[in-house]
Amino acid sequence: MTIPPGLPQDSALTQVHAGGEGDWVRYSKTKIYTNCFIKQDGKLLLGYKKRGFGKDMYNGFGGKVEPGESVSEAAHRELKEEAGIEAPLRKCGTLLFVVDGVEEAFHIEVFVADEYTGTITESDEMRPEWFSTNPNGEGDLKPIPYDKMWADDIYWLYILLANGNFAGRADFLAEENTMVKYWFGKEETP
Ligand SMILES: CNc1ncnc2c1ncn2[C@@H]1O[C@H](COP(=O)(O)OP(=O)(O)OP(=O)(O)O)[C@@H](O)[C@H]1O
Repeated sequence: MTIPPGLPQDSALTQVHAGGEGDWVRYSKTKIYTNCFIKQDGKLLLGYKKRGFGKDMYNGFGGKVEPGESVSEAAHRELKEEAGIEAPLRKCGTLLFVVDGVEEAFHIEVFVADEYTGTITESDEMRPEWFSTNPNGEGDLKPIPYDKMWADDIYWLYILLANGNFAGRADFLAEENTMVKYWFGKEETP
């Protein structure tokens, strides 16, 4: 399978996972979102989404890029709004999701930081929680709860944890956490 439509075609991406059947779904509009992860000493900070899209699942902190705002500004703003913290965010990935029945495709810029300042604070939207990056958990920390996350996350989060860059696309069924077709690639570092 080649790099799917909607992802940068000229990059140094090497396929790491691909699957599903049929053609990529056509879409006419995209909306840009951010998604931010804080990782530190074998731990990953996730948020339990209390309302809205992705409710009752764990995810990074993020949301829509507002008019007049850069993607990086939006990433910092959402991290502050949803987790109460500031961090030196680095862009590490681009994701495209087409969800059956949702008019605008999700274009998500993924950011990561290894440190943060401020006090991690629960918001109306997210309840922050640390997880262990060890698949068996560590001490009081549970392992990353992939069964309570978007189905795509397991295909790229390990690349983020290893300080790599990635891009991917997945077409989802309406109102279900099921990927019909997907492709994920890792950027080769020279
Ligand atoms: C389908 N597979 C997916 N896999 C991983 N992450 C996904 C995702 N699909 C959406 N996301 C993330 O979900 C958040 C939605 O943001 P969402 O709460 O709707 O935006 P925003 O905070 O602006 O909304 P309010 O207007 O405040 O309700 C945002 O971080 C976005 O990156």
